[in-house]
Amino acid sequence: MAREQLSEAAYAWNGFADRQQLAAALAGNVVARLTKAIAERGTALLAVSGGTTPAKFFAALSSIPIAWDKVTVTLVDERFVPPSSPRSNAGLVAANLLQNKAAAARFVPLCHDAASIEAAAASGSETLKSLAWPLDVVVLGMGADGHTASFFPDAGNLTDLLDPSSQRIVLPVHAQSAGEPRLTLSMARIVAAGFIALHIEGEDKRTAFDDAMGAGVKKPIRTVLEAAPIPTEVFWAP
Ligand SMILES: O=C(O)[C@H](O)[C@@H](O)[C@H](O)[C@H](O)COP(=O)(O)O
Repeated sequence: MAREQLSEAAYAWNGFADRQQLAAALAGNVVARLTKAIAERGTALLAVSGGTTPAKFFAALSSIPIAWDKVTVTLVDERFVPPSSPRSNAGLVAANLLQNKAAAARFVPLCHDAASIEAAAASGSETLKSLAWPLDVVVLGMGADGHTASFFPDAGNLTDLLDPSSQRIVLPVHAQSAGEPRLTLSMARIVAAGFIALHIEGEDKRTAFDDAMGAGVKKPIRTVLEAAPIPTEVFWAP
């Protein structure tokens, strides 16, 4: 019921019986968009999220034969940790997505060796500036607190992170609830994507999504869905 409270234009709900079926369907949607982008402009730009949800999706996506050598993969956000850390999203992508057919893709991380998260954000922005923006595909996750990317509700610079007119590419995030300092694409870069998917699994995330779409304090995920000029495709399985 709560889902109707947000204008239907903001998102489309795609529910699946199980996580494997979701992974196959989401991978199919993503490769269709990447293939279209390659046909139209000779290249495709994909940004993916980290965390514990995407592994099955990454495995399904990595096995589909498209012109991966024309695809650039980057991250929606990253923890300020070395790539060798089990917390690293770059490590997660290397181990699960940049395998099989997708091993031919180019990967551009957000994080570089830097003395501070602010310096890392500046060098990340410098590196990503030359990519073929806008994103063709972005795949978001969501936390139970309604964060997406690293737009944590308790982030000190949340207003900057969610500024729809921001010209910034990569921003630093300090949020108690984040676990460690983060780097994130700005909301402005995310909502400009040609295809926006939100990948969530489990009853807890469905409840959290419904709550975020209902009345009450606006969570970052709702701000993103409302700021996007196109509907976000929500992919959910129990
Ligand atoms: O670096 C990260 O953690 C992600 O990019 C983040 O935005 C994630 O999508 C949500 O926190 C959900 O994480 P889970 O998939 O682990 O629930």
